[in-house]
Amino acid sequence: QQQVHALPPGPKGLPLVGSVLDMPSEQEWITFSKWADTWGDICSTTVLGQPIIIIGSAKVAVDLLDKRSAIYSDRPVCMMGGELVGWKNTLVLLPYGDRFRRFRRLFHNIIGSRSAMKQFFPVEELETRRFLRRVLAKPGDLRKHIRKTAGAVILRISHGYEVKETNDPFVDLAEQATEQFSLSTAPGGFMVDMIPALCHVPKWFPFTAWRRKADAWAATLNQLVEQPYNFVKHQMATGTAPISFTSTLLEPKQLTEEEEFDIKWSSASLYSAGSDTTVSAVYAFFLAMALYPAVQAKAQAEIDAVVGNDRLPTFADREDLPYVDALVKEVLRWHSVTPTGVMRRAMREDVYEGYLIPKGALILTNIHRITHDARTYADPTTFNPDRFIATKDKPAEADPRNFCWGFGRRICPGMHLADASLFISAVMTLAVFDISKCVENGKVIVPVHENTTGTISHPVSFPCVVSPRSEKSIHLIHTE
Ligand code: HEM
Repeated sequence: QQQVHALPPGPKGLPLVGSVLDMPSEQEWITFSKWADTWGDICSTTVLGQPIIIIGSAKVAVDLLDKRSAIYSDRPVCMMGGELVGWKNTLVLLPYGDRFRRFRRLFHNIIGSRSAMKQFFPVEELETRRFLRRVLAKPGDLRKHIRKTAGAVILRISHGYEVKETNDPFVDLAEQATEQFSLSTAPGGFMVDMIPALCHVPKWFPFTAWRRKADAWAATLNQLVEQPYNFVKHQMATGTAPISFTSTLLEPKQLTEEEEFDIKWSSASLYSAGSDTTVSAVYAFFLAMALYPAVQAKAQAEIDAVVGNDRLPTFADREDLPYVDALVKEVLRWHSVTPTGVMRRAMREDVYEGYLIPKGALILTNIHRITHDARTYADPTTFNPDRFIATKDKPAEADPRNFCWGFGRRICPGMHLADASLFISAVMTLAVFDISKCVENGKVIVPVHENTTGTISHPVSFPCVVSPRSEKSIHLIHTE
């Protein structure tokens, strides 16, 4: 006789509508962590008949998303962000299938390994030196400078485009589009994701401002795809295109419509997924340094001892800087850039530890819980890079890079790029700047570490002071 399995435990909600009222619309990972504390590392809920499975530990994530990747590598149809705005054609929302595999291959060839990334180290170093100069000139615009640098690195790699010093149109466009991506794909953000039939409601109907928003956001995305692509084509026609992801793929032959589509959207995928995520991580680095001056001093002492004060650090120094390396890991653990990952969809029915996971179930991974799990990390809310340095009394704690990029076949393809960008930003900044808390009217303002809501989550804006460490630092920033 066939055994009947039940869904994993979780809040049951109301008849018919299920947990519609329990579903958090803000900082959902906090509610999901509370559910996991009550119900366990795999729990579930049902919203309007749609089962949602929430993974709350690394073990369950690896068991399902990695070891059973043939079942769990699809993305759900996302009505607002995917269908109406159009993000479904970028890698992050592509359904599992041939186009997905082609895009992954293109990504892999260009930035898919540490060694492939090396070709972009000079670009990363050059753009980070420019970042130091901008911060020195206008430290109050820190966040703007971080965004410009992330955009500059990715645009060089994706389209061979060198950003303008002020008001760069592509950086501004990427900022708008990625913010709209985050809002339009956040779980629970729009009713149409729960009731897809709403997309047939005419646009003139009352209460359909969201529909007009979708049209406006689709126009932004279209510009993001077309404009940098046309820039490369124009440069190639005039023989002035530098090597980039797009120019390399456009090079060889007459392209079919499908090939052209793949190139356009895969390079836009790189550029749209790569900028906002890096901004969040680098901004979190500054927050951690303002909050933890002893960590900052220890990292600076290591850099001074290994690199000295006569030059800026480079990627070549990384292996001699174990504490800075640990600090990079700790930023990725402490601040969740993608607290609930990116949703998956079960491609067929499955049973895990006696629980039913129905075909079509949505799967969420609470990455924030995994990287703040007290079973893996001692005192998890404290920023402490030493946790990753083994001593004779205790082994190093788990590398968060095993978790923060997601799992299995859809693991973040930009992880080596993100890791490199964070390292070079942190090490060059620490070499020449001190980061400290603001003092206003004699009172020290202690920043708070809070995450914004959205698929890509940023530290909530905070004040801090960034000042050069010495005259020599100023000289280095200007001359290197
Ligand atoms: C600190 C920075 C970053 C973090 C924490 C991060 C994290 C993630 C996570 C958790 C996923 C979902 C994986 C899954 O479903 O299991 C993802 C997907 C993705 N990431 Fe990243 N990412 C970062 C930076 C980047 C960068 C720099 C790029 C591009 C250059 C990038 C490109 C992508 C793309 C295209 C996907 C979708 C992959 C797919 O659906 O197959 N990411 N990332």
